[in-house]
Amino acid sequence: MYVKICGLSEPEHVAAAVEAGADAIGFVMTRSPRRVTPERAAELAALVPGHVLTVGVFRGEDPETVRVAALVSGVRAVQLHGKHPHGDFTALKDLGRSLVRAVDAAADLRCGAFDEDLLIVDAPHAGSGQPWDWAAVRGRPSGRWMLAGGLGPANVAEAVAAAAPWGVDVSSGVETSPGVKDPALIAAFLAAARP
Ligand SMILES: O=C(O)c1ccccc1N[C@@H]1O[C@H](COP(=O)(O)O)[C@@H](O)[C@H]1O
Repeated sequence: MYVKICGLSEPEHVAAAVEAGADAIGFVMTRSPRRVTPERAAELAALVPGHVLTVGVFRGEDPETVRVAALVSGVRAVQLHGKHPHGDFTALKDLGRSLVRAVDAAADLRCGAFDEDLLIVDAPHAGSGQPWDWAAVRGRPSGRWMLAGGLGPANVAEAVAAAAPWGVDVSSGVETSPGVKDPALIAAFLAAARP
């Protein structure tokens, strides 16, 4: 089970996610309580070993803004969250970063349909921590796709059983309050996602 821990903003929480065995770590560079500047993301990304994917998360920014932020931060993947058109992915293809498309269940759920490398199927309101009907997408996405939206240590096993994703992605569910990660919850999430 591939696991991404998203919305990190402190070095100790990056260390906790790496130590717990995360496959990917996300830095939110768009409007959010978890927002970090590209310069801060660069400091945090420098702490991440090469086997862990660093992901810059964006929503609604134009491709040029995303490109600059990705280059400044040095993240190895770019996640475009929400209603980004296919052209935004095409415009970023030459960036040389993995592309991640994050959408809700009403979108095209074929990984690769927008030339992306990874797909995330999320709740309608990203980063809200609200669980949704994970079972409704079972069998619909194709390719390498992660389930997100309202996951946490207590329900990730249930969500995986319901939707059968390739991976899982979490932000709110490993926090004590919006934007404040908890190392114990991060470790508990990894353990529960990979029983
Ligand atoms: O985490 C955010 O604040 C965020 C803001 C804008 C776009 C995406 C965001 N995060 C993504 O939301 C899901 C996790 O949601 P949850 O908090 O666990 O319910 C995940 O895909 C994050 O990358």
